[in-house]
Amino acid sequence: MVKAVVLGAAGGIGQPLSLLLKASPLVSALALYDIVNTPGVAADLSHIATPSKTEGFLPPDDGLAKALTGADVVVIPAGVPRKPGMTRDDLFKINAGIVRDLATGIAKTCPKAFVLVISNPVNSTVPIVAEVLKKHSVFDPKRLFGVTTLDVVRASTFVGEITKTDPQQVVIPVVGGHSGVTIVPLLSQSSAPLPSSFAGAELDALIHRIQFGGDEVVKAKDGAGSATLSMAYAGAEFALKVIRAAKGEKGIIAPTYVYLDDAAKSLVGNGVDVDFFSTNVELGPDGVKEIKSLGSLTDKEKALVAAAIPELKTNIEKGVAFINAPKL
Ligand SMILES: NC(=O)C1=CN([C@@H]2O[C@H](COP(=O)(O)OP(=O)(O)OC[C@H]3O[C@@H](n4cnc5c(N)ncnc54)[C@H](O)[C@@H]3O)[C@@H](O)[C@H]2O)C=CC1
Ligand SMILES: O=C([O-])CC(=O)C(=O)O
Repeated sequence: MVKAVVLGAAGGIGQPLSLLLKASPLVSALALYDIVNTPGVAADLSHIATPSKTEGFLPPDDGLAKALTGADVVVIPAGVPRKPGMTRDDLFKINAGIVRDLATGIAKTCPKAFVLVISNPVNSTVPIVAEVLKKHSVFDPKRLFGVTTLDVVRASTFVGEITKTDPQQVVIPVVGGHSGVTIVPLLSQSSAPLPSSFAGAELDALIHRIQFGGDEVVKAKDGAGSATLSMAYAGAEFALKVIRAAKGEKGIIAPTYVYLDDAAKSLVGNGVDVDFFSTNVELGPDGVKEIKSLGSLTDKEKALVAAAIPELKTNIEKGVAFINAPKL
């Protein structure tokens, strides 16, 4: 029995993500929460002939608590998306409060659920969730994940094109965070190696495309939002990995933005001294089973990791301060 909950389920990501979760036989109950439209989305999905029972909830009558009751996995794509010219950090003003309130609901109703945060800016929203859970004395760092899978999916797609390899077979760790220079693809570890001639400006352009893939979609959508369908694909892929590992499947490893204690920091190495960082993580029945080291990096990759740290620190501090700053 696995109950999955989507918070922000009526949105551009929420709807196709809910569809993919409804399509999976691994999910036995699916609760959809949003401030609008979830009864319709749930009624629509409920006609799909898969085992999960689908229900929609709105804020009145304790809808959030009802949706979250008994949750095993909570995926959060609630909040506003970017428009051209905005950074992910520009979304903080609105999304920080949305994520704080949803995290409070999780802390009160389903503190043992796995929490998967999609809402941007992920570098800050994950620390926000952690601080809320800490305030309720229910923070378990093994159960909180920032979803950076779309960066991994993009890296696989772009490298698959270059190496003429099936992109589904291309495995590339993308580490760091989820915005611009904090996104660090470890291309030297690609399962489909780039040709040795692929260097200099060509390599720089590929790294830039992975780091700023989100901007490509924001620009193409021209004011109508950011990536939704590819994010739903990536979010479902990661959520189903968490569920498969929870059910006992072994050897599932994926990059995800997680809390690092001091031991994990020294394991990750390479000067990573931030409290949250995306790195390869082995998933297990209780969530994070083992945080993996970054492995051996090229000089270029070391420089990219170093360049990611200052922005990550600022983003993390901003999230932590949002919850802990004294109210005036
Ligand atoms: N982690 C990642 O890789 C990615 C993250 N994102 C982020 O995901 C978020 C959602 O993006 P879209 O689905 O395109 O936006 P959207 O605007 O289409 O959908 C957001 C949904 O959240 C709902 N919502 C707003 N306040 C809420 C609240 N208090 N409780 C519950 N639901 C609430 C809205 O009603 C709406 O249905 C954005 O912050 C976006 O930047 C987008 C793409 C990739
Ligand atoms: O670019 C955005 O704002 C949405 C996002 O996080 C992505 O597509 O990676």
